[in-house]
Amino acid sequence: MKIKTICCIGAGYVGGPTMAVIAQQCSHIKVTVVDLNASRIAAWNDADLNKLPVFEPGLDKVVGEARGRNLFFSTDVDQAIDEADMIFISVNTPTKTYGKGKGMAADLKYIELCARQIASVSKSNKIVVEKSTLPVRTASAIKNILDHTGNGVEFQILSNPEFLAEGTAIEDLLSPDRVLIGGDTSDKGQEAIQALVDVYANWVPKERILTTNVWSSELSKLTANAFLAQRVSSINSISALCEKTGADVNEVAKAIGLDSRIGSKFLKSSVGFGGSCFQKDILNLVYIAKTYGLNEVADYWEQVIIMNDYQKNRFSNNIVSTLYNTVSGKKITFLGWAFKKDTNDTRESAAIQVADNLLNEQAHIEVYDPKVSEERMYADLDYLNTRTEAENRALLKVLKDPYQACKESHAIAVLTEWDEFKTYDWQRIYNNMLKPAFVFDGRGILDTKALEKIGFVCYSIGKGSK
Ligand SMILES: NC(=O)C1=CN([C@@H]2O[C@H](COP(=O)(O)OP(=O)(O)OC[C@H]3O[C@@H](n4cnc5c(N)ncnc54)[C@H](O)[C@@H]3O)[C@@H](O)[C@H]2O)C=CC1
Ligand SMILES: O=C(O)[C@H]1O[C@H](OP(=O)(O)OP(=O)(O)OC[C@H]2O[C@@H](n3ccc(=O)[nH]c3=O)[C@H](O)[C@@H]2O)[C@H](O)[C@@H](O)[C@@H]1O
Repeated sequence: MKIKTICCIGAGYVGGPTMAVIAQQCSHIKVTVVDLNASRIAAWNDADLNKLPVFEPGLDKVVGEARGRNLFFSTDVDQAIDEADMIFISVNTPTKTYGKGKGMAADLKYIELCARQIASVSKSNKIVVEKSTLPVRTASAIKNILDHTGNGVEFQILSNPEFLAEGTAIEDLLSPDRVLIGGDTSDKGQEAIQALVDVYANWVPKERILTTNVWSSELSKLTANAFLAQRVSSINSISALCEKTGADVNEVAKAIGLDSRIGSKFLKSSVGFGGSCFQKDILNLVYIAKTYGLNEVADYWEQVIIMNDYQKNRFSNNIVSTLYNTVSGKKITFLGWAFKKDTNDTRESAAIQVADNLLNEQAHIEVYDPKVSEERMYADLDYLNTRTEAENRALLKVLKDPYQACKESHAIAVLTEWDEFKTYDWQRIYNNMLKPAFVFDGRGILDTKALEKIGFVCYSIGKGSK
């Protein structure tokens, strides 16, 4: 079967960039990305490519090339489903905030809504692709809903999890380490797998396209994120030990990373991992293990989250204790709010927890982030419900100029590893700060030796005192 028309439900951080790349690479396929959120779709259609709802290096170029040719963004979900041979479901699957599994399980209500809509609209056979990250065995629930329409339409369900990382989404999509496609072992299942393999084979070398059974594919996605997050928590646990012993976590990471069995990636110690997925996916894994009675497995993975919370709290506690055990009324500057550089995404960013902790200590915070909007930062804080919206706005200010944000500050905390922070005129910043001028580098990106020469008192994650 040759795919001519694709629909993707969900125009978010995954649906938008993923479909833009498929459309760019497969000019013979019509790709329509649909979403209930009309303002998001309007932004995807904005003539000004700087106003796309997702900031990703290179995304503007890809969208600019394909949009209007064979890439379309629309709110007409029914029409796009009706027209499509293949439908990707790329909606959000957040942690449940209510009922059974609250705070752990994935909330699959958006997935189920999509399945029901596909079931009610479809008049011809379709391949339905799970692009969202889902608990293992979700495909059987989707199949159940789709197969009970009684209108004779046949559906094949595939799992095709996405491994892109934000900030490098376009690079990752154009040159993925692997593409994973899971499907049914029946002949029709294998045909469906082949149809999706053929889409990717337009630009991905065949040996990087891996096909498995559907459960392996679903579980591989949760496992990949769990392993990646585990590496960050592992090195962060060692960073605490480094600070006590005089070892340097960067040196330790380099020394162990040169062992080819360990590898050098994902060993950068930080103020804690953030992002929309690591925490939610591990919690989901923990929940699944518990539901199968595998309590030791659940406890093992939960420790990755416990260590991450510890790392965020350790960072803010260290600021308070270093500033003579009180930050009440003191101005602390945050450089960065995004969960990593080169993205405007702030979901689960460590900055939010660190800010909340310091605001509890009555600090005054001024934030500068090159890509995150003021509304986003307040929304992140308000969501925690720790204090009133008015208090959040009184205690935390958002500035557009980093030098202004650092002016008359007691301390600077680096929360995101934006490259531009390394290029600032740190002498100028020092001159305008209160003394002693403290810098807490939560990302280990600044040249602390040079800063100390200027006169700063520096703390860098995982670097012990000499
Ligand atoms: N953000 C990331 O870097 C990655 C995310 N994932 C997974 O991909 C999935 C999507 O993630 P994001 O794109 O970040 O989420 P997102 O929240 O940015 O986008 C999801 C979109 O789906 C739309 N939506 C929800 N229900 C809908 C419905 N019934 N009909 C039409 N539109 C609907 C929402 O309005 C929203 O715009 C999640 O399962 C996530 O775990 C996987 C890999 C990377
Ligand atoms: O499922 C997802 O959503 C995605 O989650 C991560 O991608 P992402 O969260 O976008 O970004 P990462 O580069 O993985 O960073 C996650 C967090 O870990 C932190 N991190 C990462 C690496 C490291 O060495 N140290 C470290 O602290 C980052 O600063 C960031 O806060 C995975 O890398 C992707 O493969 C996956 O598709």
